[in-house]
Amino acid sequence: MDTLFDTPGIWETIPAIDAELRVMPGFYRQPDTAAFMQQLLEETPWQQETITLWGKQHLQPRLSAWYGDPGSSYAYSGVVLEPHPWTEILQRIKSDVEAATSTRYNSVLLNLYRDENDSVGWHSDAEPALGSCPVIASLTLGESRTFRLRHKLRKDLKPLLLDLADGSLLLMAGKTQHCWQHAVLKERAPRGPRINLTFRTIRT
Ligand SMILES: O=C(O)CCC(=O)C(=O)O
Ligand SMILES: [Fe+2]
Repeated sequence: MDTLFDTPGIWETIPAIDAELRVMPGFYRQPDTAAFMQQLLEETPWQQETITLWGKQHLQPRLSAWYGDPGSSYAYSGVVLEPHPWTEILQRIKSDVEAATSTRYNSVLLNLYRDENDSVGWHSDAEPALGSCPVIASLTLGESRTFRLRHKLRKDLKPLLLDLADGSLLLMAGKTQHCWQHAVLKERAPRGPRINLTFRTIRT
């Protein structure tokens, strides 16, 4: 029966207008996911960044860390993140994600949602340095949270809700960042920690 659980994950296409979305549940499984989670919790230099929105400073309601090739620095909302050099575990995850998505990445943003009060507000990853149709691969470890997507213009389209569970890999491509925003909002029910890794390609 063990072999059942060793089969590689299968891509599920999420049908959506103006977006290219695929999810692979079980891209990684226990006990790998728990080991990755623990190692990343311990070895990552987590920071709570300050962002400037409309001239006001805010502490982001989550911790983050930016890793990448030298030169892949990343600027958003008044923060410039210089990448930390790749670690062994992140290099390993990166090459697995590259193989599964047939895409190369030169950077990864790690987010740690410590509990149900941590969140990321509505945004799209549409910085010029990401290019016009970026491919972004997003790995979830730990507690599952609801990943929401809403179309920027088509108010007639329902928001999409994806339950990103431990070990799942989400791929966003095509016009997704152009036409949709996404968010992971605060929740009422208690939640344990979740780490999300978004692999990206910064044009340098
Ligand atoms: O935590 C997530 O699933 C999404 C994170 C995200 O949207 C981002 O880092 O840009
Ligand atoms: Fe994002």
